[in-house]
Amino acid sequence: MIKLHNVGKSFSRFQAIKSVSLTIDKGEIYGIIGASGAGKSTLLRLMNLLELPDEGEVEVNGQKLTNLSSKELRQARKSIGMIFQHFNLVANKTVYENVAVPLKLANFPRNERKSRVVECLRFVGLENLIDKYPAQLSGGQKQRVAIARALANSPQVLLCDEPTSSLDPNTTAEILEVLENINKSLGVTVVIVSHEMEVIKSICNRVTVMAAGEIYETVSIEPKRTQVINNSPSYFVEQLIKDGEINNA
Ligand SMILES: Nc1ncnc2c1ncn2[C@@H]1O[C@H](COP(=O)(O)OP(=O)(O)OP(=O)(O)O)[C@@H](O)[C@H]1O
Repeated sequence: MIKLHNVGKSFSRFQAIKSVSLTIDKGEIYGIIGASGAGKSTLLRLMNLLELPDEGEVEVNGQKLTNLSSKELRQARKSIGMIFQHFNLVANKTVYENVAVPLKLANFPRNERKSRVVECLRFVGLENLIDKYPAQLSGGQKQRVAIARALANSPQVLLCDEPTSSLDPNTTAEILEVLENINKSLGVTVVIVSHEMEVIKSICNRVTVMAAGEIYETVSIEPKRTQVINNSPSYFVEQLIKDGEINNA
């Protein structure tokens, strides 16, 4: 589903990602964890070419994104949704208009847009807030709108960059449930970047631990709700071993 092959990315002379290779299978909920500055967000943004790699190949849904023209890339990106820590909603557009944006950009048939927007908002439980503006919503509601927007074009992959890092624990649990539901009922492959171990352990079936732009380790885990707080890469792995959750990936 997603394949990175020897992908590298530098900012000026700083090597943020150092020749990383990984494969994420269809239907997975895949976590990327590590300390601040480890390269997690950059790695995620390389998966839809929001960051262009200096070297290596990126393949999603059997298409080598790194070989596509910009027009072909725009088309391919329709099947890759993305959500962010700070939601990135358009402040002067209503909930409805925010979710409709990607449909307009994709030339989705005009007469089917409304029902598609409502369907997406219903999926995240927000169809009653359709005429509100982002400023009138809670953080959790804003993230639900962002998720509905990411789902509008029926993506096969959903990339989530710190999706719960601005939310309280209860709202975090609700958003994780929505993401799990998207994976289970829509069959969407979900990739989650987080620095919070408990988020990753809650729903991911596999996790890559990043450190200094490289993969420190990739392990399989049994998703379950727990609470662990620490930031060193080795600690992430030690916790998984201690809990008997590692099967070498
Ligand atoms: N556009 C950019 N220009 C310059 N340096 C960048 C850019 N984006 C990322 N970096 C640097 O690359 C490194 C990795 O950044 P990245 O955001 O991927 O890390 P991260 O693991 O997601 O960290 P955090 O958890 O703090 O978001 C950091 O040192 C960061 O400063």
